[in-house]
Amino acid sequence: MSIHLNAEKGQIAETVLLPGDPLRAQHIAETFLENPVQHNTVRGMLGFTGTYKGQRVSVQGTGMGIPSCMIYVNELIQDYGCKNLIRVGTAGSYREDVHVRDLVLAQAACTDSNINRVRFGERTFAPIADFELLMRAYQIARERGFTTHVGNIMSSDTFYTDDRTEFQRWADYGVLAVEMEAAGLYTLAAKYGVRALTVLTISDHLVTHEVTTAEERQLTFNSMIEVALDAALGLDSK
Ligand SMILES: O=P(O)(O)O[C@H]1O[C@H](CO)[C@@H](O)[C@H]1O
Ligand SMILES: O=c1cc[nH]c(=O)[nH]1
Repeated sequence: MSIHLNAEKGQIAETVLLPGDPLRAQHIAETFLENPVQHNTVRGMLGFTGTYKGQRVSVQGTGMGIPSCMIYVNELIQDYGCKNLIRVGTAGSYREDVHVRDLVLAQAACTDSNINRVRFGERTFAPIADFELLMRAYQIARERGFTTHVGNIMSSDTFYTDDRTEFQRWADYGVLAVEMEAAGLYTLAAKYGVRALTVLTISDHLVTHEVTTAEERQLTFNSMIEVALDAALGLDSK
């Protein structure tokens, strides 16, 4: 057991999918995993472990935002020995050519969070995805015909911003979309030498203002789950 997870040692698999929404974790377990067993109940942050195509896989909710996500990622790595961490989340598009329901594979993540100023002072750390996971995910997404973008994203500490045009600065520099966790995940993966990737589905659009419903975000973004699960199949430990 760790402070925020009450799974037994060995109960969580080396490969873990990480949705922000704990109910999406339950949906993933019920839809994609064989014989899923709930491994966490603490704070209602649901986590399950089962098998996918014969390989043990876990799915663990992280909550919203870098601080919450980093608590779970720290404990998964340090207390449970997890090696392949794949966030499966929703994001807001910054660009007209990145549409609602498209997939985004986060090759790197900018952030307005202070997490890495605390670590690195005035120097800037560049949080990046694991190349092998990224390459596998991209190939799988392309083979299945999912509209998929690969590039930089923004991990923001704020969902509601005072300046609703501020995102344009990031879009001008090629940043595709905004979410709230990947930079923290990638930083910890670098620190502990494990693999990490963030696979996102665009749920709303900062330019066109198109949105999806909470039910759709919880229950229907299955393409990114397939991509994440298949990308991790048969991976060696790093
Ligand atoms: O759908 P999830 O994985 O929660 O991700 C996105 O949705 C939440 C905001 O609504 C933030 O956690 C953001 O990163
Ligand atoms: O963090 C997020 C997630 C989805 N949509 C947004 O606008 N922001």
